[in-house]
Amino acid sequence: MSIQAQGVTKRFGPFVALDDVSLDVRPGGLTALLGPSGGGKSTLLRVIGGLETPDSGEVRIDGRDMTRVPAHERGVGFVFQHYAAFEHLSVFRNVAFGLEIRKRPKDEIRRKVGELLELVHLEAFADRRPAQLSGGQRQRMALARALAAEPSVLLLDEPFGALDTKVRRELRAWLRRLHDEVQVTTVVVTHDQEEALEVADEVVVVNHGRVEQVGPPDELYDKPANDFVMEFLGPVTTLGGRLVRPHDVEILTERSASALPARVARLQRVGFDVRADVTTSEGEAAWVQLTRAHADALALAEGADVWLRTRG
Ligand SMILES: Nc1ncnc2c1ncn2[C@@H]1O[C@H](COP(=O)(O)OP(=O)(O)OP(=O)(O)O)[C@@H](O)[C@H]1O
Repeated sequence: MSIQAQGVTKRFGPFVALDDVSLDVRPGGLTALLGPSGGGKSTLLRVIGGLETPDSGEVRIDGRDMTRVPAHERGVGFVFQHYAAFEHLSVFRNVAFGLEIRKRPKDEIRRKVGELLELVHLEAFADRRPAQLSGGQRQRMALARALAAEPSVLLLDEPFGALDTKVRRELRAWLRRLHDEVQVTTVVVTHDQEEALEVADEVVVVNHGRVEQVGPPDELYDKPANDFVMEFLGPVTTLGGRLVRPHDVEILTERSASALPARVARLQRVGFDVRADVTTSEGEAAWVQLTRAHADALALAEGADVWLRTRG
C-alpha cells in the first residue's frame, strides 16, 4: 500500500522535530529513512504509524486519510530496536499472540505461525523462550510477530541497531530477501548509510526535520542534491575546493595539463584498498582511494610527485 505524508509538522514544545515534511512511499517497496541522530527519522515513522499526531499535515495510507486514526486501526506492524517480547511465553506463542487475541481458530494459528517461523528461519526455535535466543534471532521473531497481523505496512525503527556489525550485515541481506518474498510496503529507519544503500529501493535523507533528498540508492550516491547528502552517503574529500568522492579522483604519475600537481604525503593500506593522503601544490590536503593493484601498477610511493583529476 502506498504511504503519503503531506506537509507534516511536529513540534515538541518549541522544538520543531518535523518541518513541513512531504513524502510519497511507493506500494510494495522497501524505503529507508536515513539521517543523523536527532534528525527526525523516528518521529516521521511514528507519525506514519500513528504513535505521534502531527501538529499539521496529513498522513495517508493506500489513499485513506489516517491522520486521526489510532495506531491499532492503521494496519501497520512495528518493529523497534529493543523488542519487548513476552518473556514467559515461547517463541511460538509470542508470534501467535496477535492471532490468539483475535480469537482465530487454533488450526489456522498453528499453520500460520508455522509458516511465519519458517519465513524467518526460526522453525527450530518455536519452543524456546525469548531469553534463549540471540539478539538477531529475537529481531527475526519480532518481524514474524509483526507480520502475523498481516499488516499493510511494516515500520521498522533501527531494527538491527543493537546488534554487532556482522549480525547486522546478515540480517540486512535477510531482510532484503524477506521483503522480496512478502512484498509488504516497508519503511525502515536507520542512521547507517551502508545499511540504507544496501537494503532499500528508495532512500529518504532526513536532517533537521526536513527531507533533503529522495531517490534510489545509486542516484543519491552519484547525484547528491547537496553537500550534506554527499557527505552523509559516502566518503568525501575536497579537491580544487570541490567536494568529490575519493575513489573518483584519478592519480597520474605524468604531468597533465588538466590535472592538479600534488605530492603523496602518506600511503596506507586498508584491506583491498589503498588510501593516499596527498597535498596539492596549492597546499590543499586531500585523499584518494584506489585499489592495491592500481597503486602497485603506478608504483606509488610516499613523497612522489603526482597529478590529480576527477573522473567522469
Ligand atoms: N517525545 C518527545 N519529546 C520531546 N522531544 C522529542 C520527543 N521525541 C523526539 N524528540 C526530539 O525530536 C528530535 C527528533 O527525534 P527523532 O527520534 O525523530 O530523531 P531520529 O532522527 O530518529 O534520531 P535517532 O536516530 O537518534 O533516534 C530529537 O531532537 C528529539 O530529541
